[in-house]
Amino acid sequence: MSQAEIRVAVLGARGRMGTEAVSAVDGAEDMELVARLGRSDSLDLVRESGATHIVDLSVPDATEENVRFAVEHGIHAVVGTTGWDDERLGRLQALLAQHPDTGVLIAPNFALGSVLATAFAAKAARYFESAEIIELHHPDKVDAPSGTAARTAQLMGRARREAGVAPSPDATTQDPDGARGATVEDVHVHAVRLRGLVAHQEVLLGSAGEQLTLRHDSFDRASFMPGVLLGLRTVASRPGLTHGLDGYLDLGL
Ligand SMILES: NC(=O)C1=CN([C@@H]2O[C@H](COP(=O)(O)OP(=O)(O)OC[C@H]3O[C@@H](n4cnc5c(N)ncnc54)[C@H](O)[C@@H]3O)[C@@H](O)[C@H]2O)C=CC1
Ligand SMILES: O=C(O)C1=N[C@H](C(=O)O)C[C@H](O)C1
Repeated sequence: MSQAEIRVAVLGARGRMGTEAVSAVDGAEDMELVARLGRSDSLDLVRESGATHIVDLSVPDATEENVRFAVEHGIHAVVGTTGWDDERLGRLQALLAQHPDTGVLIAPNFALGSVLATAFAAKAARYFESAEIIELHHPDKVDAPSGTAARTAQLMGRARREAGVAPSPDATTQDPDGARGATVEDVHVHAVRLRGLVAHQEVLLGSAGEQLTLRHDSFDRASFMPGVLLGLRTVASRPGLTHGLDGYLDLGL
């Protein structure tokens, strides 16, 4: 049997997303699952397995080291793990400059509906006086706000600033318990953690007398798998850093 061109090591393979990704890669005819790594496995297993690609679905504390290892060994990386702030992205870009044939996709969300909702929100943000985000997740999530909400707020805030739109009006002067939530690029972000939820987000845009709500729901982690597979099939042909699955889609926005 000839070897598949896409030989995949899954990092975080025993987690909620990792388990799902292992099944998705295993079921893809053009891919071979060559390694499954957990918290206590050595990254050397990735190299020894002959992996051409990693999928990182681990934890924010581990993801940068995992991706650095892959890039240093010329292995393409598809990354769903959160925690990629500007500082980390900057270090990754500097590393990729030394490995110009290697591709990395940092995808805050692999679900197509979520990618579209974020793109629509970024497009719409400049046209409304007020803009806020509510993200809602399962209570086992370790980070808040979610990576998707942080990225959505960043893109919305940037678009509003570039268009010369003032921050959302807010007369609050008394908020000892932080009820107004986090502020990312001048956009307030509220995080709900509730048993029964998977991953959900609402972007609220308001002006006098009207509201636009953009809501996306992932009811099942199966929603993320087409994006993971698209990332794996595309990343080698896109050397350097791509931030967001929209970089691989022709959204025409
Ligand atoms: N981009 C996307 O579409 C999505 C991203 N996520 C993100 O993916 C990450 C994982 O989420 P879940 O699967 O829900 O978490 P989880 O806690 O179920 O799984 C994480 C797994 O990583 C393992 N791990 C810890 N350190 C590791 C290391 N150094 N190397 C390899 N594995 C290690 C843990 O033991 C655990 O099994 C989170 O950052 C989450 O926000 C989750 C869902 C969708
Ligand atoms: O931890 C999760 O579950 C999710 N994490 C990602 C995030 O933080 O945005 C993607 C999705 O929201 C699910």
